[in-house]
Amino acid sequence: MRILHTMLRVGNLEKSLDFYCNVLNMKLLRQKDYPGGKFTLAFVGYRDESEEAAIELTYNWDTDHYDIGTGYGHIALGVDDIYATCDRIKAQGGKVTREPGPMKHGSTVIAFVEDPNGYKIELIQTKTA
Ligand SMILES: C[C@@H](O)C(=O)SC[C@H](NC(=O)CC[C@H](N)C(=O)O)C(=O)NCC(=O)O
Ligand code: NI
Repeated sequence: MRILHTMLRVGNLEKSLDFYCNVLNMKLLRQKDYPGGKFTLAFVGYRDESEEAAIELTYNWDTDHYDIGTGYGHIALGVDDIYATCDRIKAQGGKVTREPGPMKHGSTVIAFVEDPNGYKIELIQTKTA
């Protein structure tokens, strides 16, 4: 078995694709409209789905906002240089909600950014300096 994707419902697909593709530098792997169900699915990620899990952005045509609630935590991305990445995200107008640094109660260097829907994306420093 392997993880194929994580699905997030988004209120604005254009803004969400702009964030995941132009700010987080993911590729739009595939997109399809389902007129019968009045929704669109857009899969984004860094590698082909045969190699790596993707994020499935689900846009319901009649819904422009979701309450995320208290259960959702984050999706984590590994980055080579978390400080430079956060600076670039801020320069592009992205929202860094937790500046990079060692996590509380631990040593892993993390940061949090927020997507246009309010979902938290964790950045984790994966290269040791
Ligand atoms: C290791 C990395 O993938 C993490 O996600 S740890 C981040 C850390 N998580 C928690 O503290 C979980 C418990 C918390 N009570 C919760 O329910 O979220 C975290 O969020 N640290 C915050 C920080 O600023 O370091
Ligand atoms: Ni995490």
